[in-house]
Amino acid sequence: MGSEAVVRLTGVSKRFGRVEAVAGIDLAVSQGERVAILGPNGAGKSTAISILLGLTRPDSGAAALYGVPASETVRAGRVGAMLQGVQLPWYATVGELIALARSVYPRSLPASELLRTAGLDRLTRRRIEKLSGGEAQRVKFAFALAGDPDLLVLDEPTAGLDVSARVSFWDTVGRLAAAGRTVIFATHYLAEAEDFADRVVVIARGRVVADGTSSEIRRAAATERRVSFRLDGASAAGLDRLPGVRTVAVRAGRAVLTCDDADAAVSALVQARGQVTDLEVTVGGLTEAYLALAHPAEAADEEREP
Ligand SMILES: Nc1ncnc2c1ncn2[C@@H]1O[C@H](COP(=O)(O)OP(=O)(O)OP(=O)(O)O)[C@@H](O)[C@H]1O
Repeated sequence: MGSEAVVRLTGVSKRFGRVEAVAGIDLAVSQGERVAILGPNGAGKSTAISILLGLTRPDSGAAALYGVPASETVRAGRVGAMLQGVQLPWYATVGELIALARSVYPRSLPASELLRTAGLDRLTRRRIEKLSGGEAQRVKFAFALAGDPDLLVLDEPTAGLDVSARVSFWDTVGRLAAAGRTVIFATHYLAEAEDFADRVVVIARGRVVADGTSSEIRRAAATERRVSFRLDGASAAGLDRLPGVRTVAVRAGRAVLTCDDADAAVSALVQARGQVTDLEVTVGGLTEAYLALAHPAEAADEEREP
């Protein structure tokens, strides 16, 4: 496909009171890509998705889908979404809800195809209140598919599903993606991202801390460290050229270096500057995000940045 991005977030930020939920995210996704958004609880994934869909207005920045403001594309029925926290009306039957979902789109999938794809063909007369959690997820999935969308946006779509339901869910999404659809999904499961996505975007504290294939990110997370020290009025110029250093930022009078090789960076730093004050070496944002995904309880104990 051409280079025009299907999804483009440009410098989007969103604050809720004191919480900076999204702190300047840029993201461009091309047609047909399968993108996983990974990140620990509270990282800003759902807020970024809500902005991407035009449901939440960012404080700054913009969201475009297919080159126009997100809300226009959503209104035109080109986007199907599965969001967290959506309640289905308990008194309706599956069949009634599917009819409703189809009725809102100018071009909807035939009911039989929709029911089959979502695995609901034997449940059409069942009331929502009688469905299992996994079956209710399938109804939400059917809602996302009803308009035969070009872009599927799924926020933790397999939360609460057992292993076999997950496998069959991703099989179905895989078939839909193979037909050329773009799929963006948020997840806490590293394995899902690795198995299904061709690109993984890791978000931590409202920022994109890594963007690449899952193996690139796994490698980077294993070695990334943050080296910081007090500048005491000295310039940060040239620090980005030190060996092992990937990025340089200055915060509150400190230089903060993100390093692929902290040992090499620190040796070179001491050699170049002679003396370095109040030196700190900590795990970087990506490693921290990864730890939080792989070992949620341990990461929760880690100190959080203000
Ligand atoms: N409407 C809101 N009002 C106040 N705070 C909010 C609101 N929505 C999100 N937040 C806060 O913004 C931060 C990011 O939340 P968000 O739901 O985007 O994270 P997430 O990465 O999707 O988390 P999870 O994996 O737990 O679903 C959190 O601290 C959350 O409490």
